Amino acid sequence: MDRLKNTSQNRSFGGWHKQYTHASKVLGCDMRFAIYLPPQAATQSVPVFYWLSGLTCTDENFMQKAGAHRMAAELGIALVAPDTSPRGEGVANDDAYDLGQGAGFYLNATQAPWAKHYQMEDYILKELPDLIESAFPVTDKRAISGHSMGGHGALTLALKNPERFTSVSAFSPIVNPINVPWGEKAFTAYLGDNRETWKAYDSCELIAKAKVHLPMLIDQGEGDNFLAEQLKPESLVAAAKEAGYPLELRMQEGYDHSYYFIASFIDEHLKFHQPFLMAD
Ligand SMILES: N[C@@H](CCC(=O)N[C@@H](CSC=O)C(=O)NCC(=O)O)C(=O)O
Repeated sequence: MDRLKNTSQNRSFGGWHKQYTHASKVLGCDMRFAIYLPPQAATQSVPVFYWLSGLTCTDENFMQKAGAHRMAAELGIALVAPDTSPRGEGVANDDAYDLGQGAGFYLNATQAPWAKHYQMEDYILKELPDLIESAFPVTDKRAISGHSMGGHGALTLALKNPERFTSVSAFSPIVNPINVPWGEKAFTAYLGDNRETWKAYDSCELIAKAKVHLPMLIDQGEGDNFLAEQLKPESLVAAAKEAGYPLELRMQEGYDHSYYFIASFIDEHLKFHQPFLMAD
């Protein structure tokens, strides 16, 4: 517990929203995350829904804008929202919004100057859950979800590590980063010029090889201004169909890329995950 420092707490729907900082060994910097503990956590261990946010976000975007606390309290699910990259003065950065701090892409960078701190895959997969499960009244049942860059993170982590998660969902995910501008820019910087190495972080590539099928739900707004150039969910649907991987993609008329979209459907995502999180 002494590794964790509580920096804020607010009562919410009978439970608690809290922010913490801790020294991350994996990332080599101080990190902040937020946790929502539902009322049930006062008397029993509850399962955890991990939320990975998109470009430019911190732990606060989801906790403040998604409106997820009410349903998490009703269902007895803890919410954990990490930051989207390593942070700090000594951490490499870029002036652009889609590279560097706030844009970690949930991968382990191999290239200088990024590799020293940008090890978000290991952080999200192991260091953070270990910390959460040792410090809070939670079980080791984990669902994962996210938005845009975070949807990419949720899908790739779950596809590569199905034993770690009960289920996966995403809002407007970047499903084929190796073939879209956001991904090409970030992967060139973090992983280098060899495009073969990029495939380890591409949902379309990973779903084709997946041996274990997790319950998977994706919501995508039809009015999303990033849909045609950056997101291309039809590529994942085609790869899933080819591989026989069951995937539900729901195209939602008129919705854009914002947290208004996420807030509109987050309850359905929590209800989607709940039976898998609660199963023995
Ligand atoms: N140019 C914009 C882009 C930032 C943006 O739209 N970020 C999204 C995620 S996009 C994919 O990962 C987001 O969630 N923003 C935070 C929010 O609270 O809406 C810009 O720099 O604003």
